[in-house]
Amino acid sequence: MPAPAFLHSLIPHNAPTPFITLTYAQSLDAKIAGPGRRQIQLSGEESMLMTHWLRSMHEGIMVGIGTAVNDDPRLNVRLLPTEEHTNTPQPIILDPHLRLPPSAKLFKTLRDPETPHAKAPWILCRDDGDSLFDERRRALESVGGRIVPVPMPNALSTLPRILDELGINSLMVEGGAQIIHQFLTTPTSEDGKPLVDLLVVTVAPVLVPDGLAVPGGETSVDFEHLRTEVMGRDAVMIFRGKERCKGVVQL
Ligand SMILES: NC(=O)C1=CN([C@@H]2O[C@H](COP(=O)(O)OP(=O)(O)OC[C@H]3O[C@@H](n4cnc5c(N)ncnc54)[C@H](OP(=O)(O)O)[C@@H]3O)[C@@H](O)[C@H]2O)C=CC1
Ligand SMILES: Nc1nc(O)c(N)c(N[C@@H]2O[C@H](COP(=O)(O)O)[C@@H](O)[C@H]2O)n1
Repeated sequence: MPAPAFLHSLIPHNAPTPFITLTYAQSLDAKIAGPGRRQIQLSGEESMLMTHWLRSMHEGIMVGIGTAVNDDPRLNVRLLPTEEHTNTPQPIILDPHLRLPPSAKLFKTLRDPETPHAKAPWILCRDDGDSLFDERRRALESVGGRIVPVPMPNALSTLPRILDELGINSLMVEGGAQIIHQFLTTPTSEDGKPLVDLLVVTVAPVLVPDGLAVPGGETSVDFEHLRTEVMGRDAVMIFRGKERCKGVVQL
């Protein structure tokens, strides 16, 4: 099945760089995980496939270390027919204290013949780590990880510059709760530009009592609704960041 047509115009060639897409799936009662942070499948088959197409349209894909430890994700595009997609995004983990275990699936996929295009994760960590860091760093490097020390806190406001330095022109941010909250409430990068260019939220028609919600707070990004697409049983809502993408991202 080819990519849904509406996805093609979401990241146009003249889009600002680095272009940042924030995306996640939530239940009708705004939960992104089950009780005790348990990972749950919220997206149905159609919207999950759409998410993989969206992944393939970005140069990088990022999650916070809470998600990497809790969900042990692969962050690849394995649902897409190999002959139809051309790009596997670069996995990037925001991991200040190098908590990512060397046994993570992100490393196992590097040795799996079924995922020949897997890319070794880049791990953004504090640039002022102690000697314990050296040990963790060596362990992660020995399984293929690339350690990228960055100034923290304020990692989010400096992210566009860091991505620029790393040569990543487009980034899909998938979560989790803390990271989504910060992207929605951190108004600008250090150059005063809004952080999020595109917001894609899959809403699944289920309730998750006692589940994990994204922490509340004023959303400071000025979003404009572009389109809502019904995919199977889910509604996929697409917004553009008003300031940076006005006249650029159109549907
Ligand atoms: N439904 C969906 O679409 C998704 C759901 N999820 C769910 O989300 C949950 C995980 O969320 P959560 O536990 O909040 O974890 P996150 O993935 O949001 O990671 C949080 C961690 O990231 C680090 N961090 C946070 N902010 C910053 C920053 N500004 N700069 C640098 N590092 C930072 C901290 O690490 P440290 O503590 O080491 O300092 C923090 O503990 C899981 O239950 C998962 O299933 C996740 C993704 C998508
Ligand atoms: N789009 C979407 N729908 C859901 O129902 C989800 N639970 C998630 N979760 C995100 O996907 C990651 C798992 O990735 P892999 O399948 O292992 O590649 C998970 O960590 C969340 O970021 N997303």
